[in-house]
Amino acid sequence: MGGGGGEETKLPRVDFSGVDPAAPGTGRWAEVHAEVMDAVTTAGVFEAHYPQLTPELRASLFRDAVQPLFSLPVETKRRNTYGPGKPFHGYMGGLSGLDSYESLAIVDGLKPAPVHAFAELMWPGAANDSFCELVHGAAKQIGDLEGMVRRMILEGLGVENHHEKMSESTWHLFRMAEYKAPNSEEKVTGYIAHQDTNMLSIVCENGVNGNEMRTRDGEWVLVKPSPTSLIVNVGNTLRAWTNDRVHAPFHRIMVSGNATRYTAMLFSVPNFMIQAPDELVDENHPARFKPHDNDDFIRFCVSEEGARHEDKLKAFCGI
Ligand SMILES: O=C(O)CCC(=O)C(=O)O
Ligand SMILES: [Fe+2]
Repeated sequence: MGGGGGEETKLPRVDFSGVDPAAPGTGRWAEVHAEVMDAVTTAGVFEAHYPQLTPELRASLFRDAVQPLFSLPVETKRRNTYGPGKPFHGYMGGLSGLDSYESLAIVDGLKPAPVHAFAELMWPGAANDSFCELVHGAAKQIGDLEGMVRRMILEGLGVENHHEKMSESTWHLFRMAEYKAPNSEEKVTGYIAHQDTNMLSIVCENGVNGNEMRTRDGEWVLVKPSPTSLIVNVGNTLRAWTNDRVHAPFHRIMVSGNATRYTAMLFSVPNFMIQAPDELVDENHPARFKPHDNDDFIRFCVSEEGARHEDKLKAFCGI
């Protein structure tokens, strides 16, 4: 495999069927937990087999909610904004060099009211119950997975005592993206290579692949999740909070062919200062990052200065 990449590979695959978010530690939890720890400390990404998000709901989410949303006029989609100075919070499109990419995002997408408010903004005065049910239903299922994975990671690092407090001050961004089919065999960039600037990211695809992950050896590999799988990856925020115990992989979206790629994603975002807990800092693991506000880190990532650095977290707050 060469650096030009996009070769297929198998990511670690973790089977979450029957794992109950409401009953941590029971059933297959321990076995799944070990696989999650292995994946996040090595590749930083895995495929989660998660039939709790049913194939019917997935299909309907893309067909009846996500696709109609992207068919709206761009002026309408641009109403999806949460004000200035909040990169990644709302509509993204018309980005230089990313002709095929557009996305919309709901802040606090796990809660019904923000989903309703978003739908009302897109289709004022229209019936939008079915859109809301689909989006909220899918977000809720994906949110359960996010909570389980995050809890397992904290358990694996021996800091599960922080989980509840962390969850209380974590919010979720639900983003829907479209990568228009380029109608060519030539691959085009749907989204440039980056590390995520949040805790955990979970991606649900519509069956059209395009997510390429950079392995620790520097090779780009195409992720081909099964139709019942979601892609879970670690972001730089969790890497910082764990004092560098987990890996935040670079990834990019490359699209080709005649099918449009749609994704629905959930990002967990902190509302607290990012500082590794004392338990994760010792002689063998000296503090790697200064305590910081994640919003400041995000602003750095999108700044001119940030653009000059590959490892933006280290450049921003590395010790
Ligand atoms: O749409 C996707 O497949 C993932 C996009 C992504 O990596 C991101 O929005 O951070
Ligand atoms: Fe990403």
